Amino acid sequence: MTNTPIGLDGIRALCAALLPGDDAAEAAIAARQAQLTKPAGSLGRLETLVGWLGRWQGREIPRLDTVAVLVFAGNHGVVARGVSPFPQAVTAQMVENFARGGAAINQLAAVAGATLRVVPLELDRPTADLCTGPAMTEAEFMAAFNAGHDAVAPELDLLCLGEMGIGNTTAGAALAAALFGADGAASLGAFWAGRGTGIDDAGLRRKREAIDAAIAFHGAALGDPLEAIRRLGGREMAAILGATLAARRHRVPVLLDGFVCTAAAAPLARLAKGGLDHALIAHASAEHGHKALAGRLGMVPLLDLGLRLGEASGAALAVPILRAALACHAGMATFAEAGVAGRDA
Ligand SMILES: Cc1cc2ncn([C@H]3O[C@H](COP(=O)(O)O)[C@@H](O)[C@H]3O)c2cc1C
Ligand SMILES: O=C(O)c1cccnc1
Repeated sequence: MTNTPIGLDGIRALCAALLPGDDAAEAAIAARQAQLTKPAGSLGRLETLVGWLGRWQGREIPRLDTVAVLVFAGNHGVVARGVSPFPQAVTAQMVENFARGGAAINQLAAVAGATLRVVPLELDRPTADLCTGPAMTEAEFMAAFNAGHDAVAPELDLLCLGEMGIGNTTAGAALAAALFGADGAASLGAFWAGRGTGIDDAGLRRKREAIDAAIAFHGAALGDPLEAIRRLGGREMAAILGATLAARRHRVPVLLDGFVCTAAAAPLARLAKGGLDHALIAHASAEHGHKALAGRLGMVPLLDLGLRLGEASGAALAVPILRAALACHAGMATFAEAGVAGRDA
């Protein structure tokens, strides 16, 4: 097992030593793509997706034999401020539903040909209210981060990440606000807050106010991306960050899910140049801030189907697209093999 980081400085040290991807594998994949019986570039993003998989797996012939979905669950003290229409108890109830196979992600993981593991993180101990103090102590943050880090099996071919936690679209929006600000907007809360599970107008106002209050309370401490997620995030978000870093160390490409999942992984992009290069945003969530967040990360989500669920649903949905890309790459004939005349022949 790769060493688990000790403390925030341990995470920083790992981020300073991230390995680059495999240029040679990606180049070999691009060279084969150029020989396949299709006009150059005509399979669009399917072509570059294979190169991305190969680059991060370190394989000229990428594989999708072992695909895992990891869903982390945590509870949020900020729920007491009326920022979600659902009660906090729904987090644990949904964890039971996942175990019985009754949630959307159970169906989508099966369609993706992926294993599903749900990791509840101290659901009976919600984080502290982020408006009036750090959501997590350093010890709490590290425990959750390392639970995520250690949940990633090194031999995976692909990892899909997701979350469950009532109130976490508020935490995600606060984290996005801390990491990326909002050029020119009067209020960070107004810029980043969305309706999550469907909060009404009064709830949306409370959510915006909570985000603005949190940013004002924590102030300059939020300049450090790890402090930002410790102070504003939740255990499931810390675990997603830990899993994303572990995946990079194990050469496992990652599919991020929607707004909350992307916000949770975002500190890695701030901690290391190219820190999220091994990750794709699988889909553009309908949650208000997600496209803005993707834009600030310089990432283009793969799908846009209007989902706003979480649970890794969008990440799992993208797996069949990757399988299709790989099937074309591996199975198509070259111009020479098929006796098809090339361009300008
Ligand atoms: C039944 C149910 C299933 C869910 N699955 C994911 N979420 C999603 O909604 C929650 C965040 O939205 P908010 O910030 O508005 O509470 C998270 O649990 C997220 O995973 C769900 C929410 C509910 C109610
Ligand atoms: O995009 C998300 O992550 C999301 C959207 C709504 C509710 N929960 C999560």
